Amino acid sequence: MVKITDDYLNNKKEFTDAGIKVPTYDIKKKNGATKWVHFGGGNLFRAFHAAIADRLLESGDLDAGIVVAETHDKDVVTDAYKKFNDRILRVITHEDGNFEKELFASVSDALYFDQSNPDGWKKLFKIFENPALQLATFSITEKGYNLWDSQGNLLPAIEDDIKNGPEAPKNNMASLTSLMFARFKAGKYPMALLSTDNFSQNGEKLEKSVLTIAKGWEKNGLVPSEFVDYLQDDKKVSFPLSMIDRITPNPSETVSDKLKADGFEDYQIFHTPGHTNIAAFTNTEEVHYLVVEDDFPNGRPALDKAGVILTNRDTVNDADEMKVTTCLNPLHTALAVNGSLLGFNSIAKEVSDPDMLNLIKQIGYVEGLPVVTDPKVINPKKFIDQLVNKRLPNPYSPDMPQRIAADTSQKLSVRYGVTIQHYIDDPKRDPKDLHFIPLVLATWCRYLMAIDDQGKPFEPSRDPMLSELQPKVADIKLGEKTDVHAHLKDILSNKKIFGYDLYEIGLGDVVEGYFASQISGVGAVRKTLEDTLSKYAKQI
Ligand SMILES: NC(=O)c1ccc[n+]([C@@H]2O[C@H](COP(=O)([O-])OP(=O)(O)OC[C@H]3O[C@@H](n4cnc5c(N)ncnc54)[C@H](O)[C@@H]3O)[C@@H](O)[C@H]2O)c1
Ligand SMILES: O=P(O)(O)OC[C@@H](O)[C@@H](O)[C@H](O)[C@H](O)CO
Repeated sequence: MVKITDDYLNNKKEFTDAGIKVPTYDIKKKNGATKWVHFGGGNLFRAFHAAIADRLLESGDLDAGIVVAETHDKDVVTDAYKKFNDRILRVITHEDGNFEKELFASVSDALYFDQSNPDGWKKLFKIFENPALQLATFSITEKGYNLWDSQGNLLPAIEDDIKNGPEAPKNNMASLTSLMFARFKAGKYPMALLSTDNFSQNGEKLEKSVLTIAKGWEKNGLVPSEFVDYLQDDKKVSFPLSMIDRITPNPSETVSDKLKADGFEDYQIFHTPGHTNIAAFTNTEEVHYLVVEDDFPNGRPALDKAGVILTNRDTVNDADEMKVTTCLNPLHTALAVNGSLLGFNSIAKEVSDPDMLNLIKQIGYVEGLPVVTDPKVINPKKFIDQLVNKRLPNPYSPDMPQRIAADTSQKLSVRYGVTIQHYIDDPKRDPKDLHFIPLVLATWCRYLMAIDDQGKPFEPSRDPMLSELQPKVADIKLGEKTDVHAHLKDILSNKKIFGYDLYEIGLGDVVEGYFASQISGVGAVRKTLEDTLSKYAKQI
């Protein structure tokens, strides 16, 4: 059996016998100053960013590895990095059943960045004080950027951080701002802060969070106004937009079993107390896109040589809108909530169900595609074709509706709100022309009941708003007479969730109607879907 920590340079055969491709570089000899820090060393980073760095280390375009900083889950550092000498085994699960295995040694260090870990804390400050640093990338989930509660007030922990200043931050955005303050003090060195999380204008959101903290500190006399100027000076600090796409499921038992059978010893999967699912390996798909605004004030690695599309801000924004708000993620969320209610635990199986496939095609081709701006760098129609014909049906992709359903309350305004806005803005359209998007919004409300379509309880995926929202629908019983409006009005009018008060744009009643039908008895979620498809579905 080969271990991930074995010497891949001198004992390459051990790895190739297990079907694993290995690097030709020794990361210890790539000892230039750190150019690239990544926050959030979860599965997407391990499958995608680490691969980009690997290619550039191989080609000689990068002379130092990435330093991974975890601000949220310290067990990720111990269980997925340190235990394995920071190496990663990436498995691409091709649709013909080939599992392509490759070892990456492109992470030079991983650390828990929190005041409770003084070593990691000091190390990262040193890196940020070094002029060589060019970029920090982020994949920390949507909620990792958030500073506000559902009423738009700053969270108490953020208020504390703003009161306490750059010396003792606790929240990750405040800690990042503190790192930037250290960089400012060291010499006002430039760099890019690049969000690669899944939401529209991700760079703007990162900028807003950092600036909110910095301005709070300035107001309290804890930092000079020049620090805020530095963060707002395009030539010093940039917050590029990005669109990232690679379906990267949590590490799966099927892949783990296959690795074990192939002679790879580190096949175990860890479920950390902080709820990250991680392993020495990561499983992902072959298709991938990363489109990045080319705005790096301190230069950048040759990302283009590793397949990254570098372009202008508008093009990235269009590509991101195309993927996140129209052609992929809305379809994903539709599969997530329906799949959880209808008893699916595999996306590939779910899309083999003709109703489910038809539902996502209606959302993608019929409701979304006509209002999407063509980003030109990727053709939107071909993108949906590839998604529904190749990516989602891949029987070897271990993706699950339950993974995608996590944090749905944080995603709805992005995944559906932008399309709804196009229907509001266009005088020839009306949000009431939409049928399948409101059906999904109703299905999410039905999902909050945590009772599946067979009337059995299920455990919803983690979501920061569950405790606030579930009590609103908790007393509804399938098949019993219910005042739907009384139950849903607070949810459907919450602008933080949908981006709108759905009643104000004429969709509140439509969603209520679908929901009333979905709670009319056992099997009513499926029946409502079938009825809606037979009434409104267009031929594709
Ligand atoms: N997995 C995919 O298919 C995929 C594809 C494109 C984009 N993304 C984006 O990447 C993000 C991460 O996906 P993943 O597959 O790596 O997930 P993951 O669960 O494997 O890892 C999540 C990472 O985010 C960190 N994190 C979680 N909550 C946080 C918080 N509140 N503050 C700071 N850090 C936090 C975790 O510690 C971990 O490092 C997604 O939320 C999405 O925005 C994922
Ligand atoms: O990662 P999230 O939680 O924002 O969303 C779940 C999935 O929709 C997402 O991870 C997709 O797999 C990804 O956007 C594909 O590129």
